[in-house]
Formats: sequence, C-alpha cells, structure tokens
Amino acid sequence: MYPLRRNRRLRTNESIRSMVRDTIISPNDFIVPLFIVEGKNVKEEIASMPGYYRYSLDLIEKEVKELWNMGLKSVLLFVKVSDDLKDNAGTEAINPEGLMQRAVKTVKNAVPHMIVMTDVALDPYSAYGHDGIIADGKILNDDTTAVLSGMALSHAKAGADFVAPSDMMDGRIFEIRSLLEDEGFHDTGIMSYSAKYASAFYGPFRDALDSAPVEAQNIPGDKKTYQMDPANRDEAIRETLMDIEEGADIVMVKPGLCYLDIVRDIKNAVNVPVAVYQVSGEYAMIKAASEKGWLDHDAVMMEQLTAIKRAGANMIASYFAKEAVKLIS
Ligand SMILES: NCc1[nH]cc(CCC(=O)O)c1CC(=O)O
Ligand SMILES: [Mg+2]
Repeated sequence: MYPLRRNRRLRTNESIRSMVRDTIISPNDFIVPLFIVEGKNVKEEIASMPGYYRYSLDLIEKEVKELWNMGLKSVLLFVKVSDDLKDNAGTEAINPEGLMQRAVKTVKNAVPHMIVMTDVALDPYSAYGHDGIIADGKILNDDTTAVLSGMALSHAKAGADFVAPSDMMDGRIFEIRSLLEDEGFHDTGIMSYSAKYASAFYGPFRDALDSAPVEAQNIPGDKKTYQMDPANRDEAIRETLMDIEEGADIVMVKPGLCYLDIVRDIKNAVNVPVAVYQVSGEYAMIKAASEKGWLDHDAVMMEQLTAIKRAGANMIASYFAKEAVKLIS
C-alpha cells in the first residue's frame, strides 16, 4: 500500500526505465514488404504511401543489400502486374518466368541468407482485382486454391523460403502444403494470413499494385465474402487453428493496430510464431498526420510498433522497418 508502494520509483530515469522495459524492438522483428515492377532503373514513389517505392529488379538488388546490412533479415515480395497480363484465371501467376519468380531469384542471388517470402494471391493478376476466380456471381473457392497451390509451387521452385497466402480461401493451406510435399519442397515454409480482415486500411496498397477490386458479374467491389468481418473475434481463432492444422508454420493477424485484441487472443491460443501486418493505411495515417505537423512521426511509429509487439507479435510486416531500424541503431 501507498506510501510503501510508489510505482513512480521504477520510472525515475531512463536507466531504470530501460532495465524494467518488457518490449524492445530490434531488426529481427521485421519483415520488409517490397513492391516490384517491370522495367529498368525504376524507383517510383507510391502516391498514398509517401517515402515508399516500387522498384524494378535491377534496383531491388541494391535495396536488399542495404536492408541486409542494416540487420533486416526478411522481405515479403509483391509484384505490380501490367493490365494486359491480367485475366480471370490468374494465368500469369504461375508463369515460371513471371516477375515474381524472377524477383525471388534476384533477391536470393543478391543476398542468399535473406529470408524471401512471397505473396500468394490472385488479386494482382486478376482482371477484377479479386483474390479468386469469379463465375456466376461467386468467388470460386476450390478452383482458386488449385491455382494458388500451383503459384506457391512456382515460387518454391524459384527459391522462396516461405510462401505467404493472403487470399483467405478455405483450405488453401492444405492444398499448398500437400503440393509442396508431393513435389519435394519439404523445407519451403508457409506463413498464412490466417486472420485477415476485410479492412478499409488496405487502400494505399491497392494503389501501389493497381489491384483494387471492382464490381463485376454481380460481385460487389469488396472482399467481404472471403476476408473476415471486423466485428468478429472468435472466428479469428477458428481460422488460425485450422490453418495450423493444415500446415501453416507462421500465422498472421492483419491489420495491426485495430486488431491487437485479436493478436493477444491468438498469441494465447497457439504455439507457432505469430506475425502481424501493420498495413498500408496504418502507414499512410502516420505519414499524413506528421506531414501536417499534428503528430511526432518517429515517436508515434515506435509507439505503434512497440504496441504490436507487446500484444504478442513475434514478427511485424511493416513499411516502417527501415526507418525504425535507423532510429534505434
Ligand atoms: N491479397 C492481397 C493483399 N496482400 C496484402 C494486402 C494489404 C497490405 C497492405 O494494405 O499493406 C492485400 C490487399 C487486399 O487484401 O486487398
Ligand atoms: Mg481460413
């Protein structure tokens, strides 16, 4: 009881605060998302993600070497596909000479020990911006998972360390794991976007890849029939436990900040590493508010990353990875 207990004693100065601090951000915490485009010498800033760029393959080499030298150990690759290669079947997604497949080789060549993760989903390849094949007013689940497993296999063949299915079709982890095992890719891991919500915070990402879903064939221009309802909590545990049973090595909660209750629920419920994706809209909010002078950029960035880790994240996919590591080193 007060005055025997005075909580402020442990906050007296930075020395004692650092000794009692629970959560420390380090370069090992991060997965760095990278946006890749065709072309040469391309480094274009994404309008709704100030300070974040799309790179052509020749410049990606230099970028991943820089990341590695900063202590960052993992990248998550996304490709921007030109409109003429998009269709309803995701044909280009399994092209062994596609941009993603070449990107994996480029990164592994440049920095062999960098953990390369690849996005597995049809939306960048879909004429409709959907993560699945569409027909008769529906997103076809099982036809889609058949393509996704082929896509994952082609990434594994290119040298990906982990494939990261971000689509939320049912059963895709099982389909992918089974095909990877059948084809001898026992060591290729799966990081599953297992609890991914139908969030409005993905807007800037869809600008980055020109992949926003459109209304077509009686299907609305949103992803609510496959991504989760932000109102639901227990469903996130069900989704996550199923993906672990189906063979996921790492599970993920996405987005981050608004879903930290889910992160903690899942952290308590599973015994595999939990990743959190601090998504494009979360990045954009901090950039916009700090450009206006309304928030302290670095302080808010570190506070949010710390909160995500404190909630239970073993790793964080974040567009702030480089800036955060620069700040703490
Ligand atoms: N399957 C696509 C995918 N993979 C990662 C993100 C969002 C990432 C971000 O906003 O930073 C999305 C967008 C979506 O589901 O529409
Ligand atoms: Mg699922």
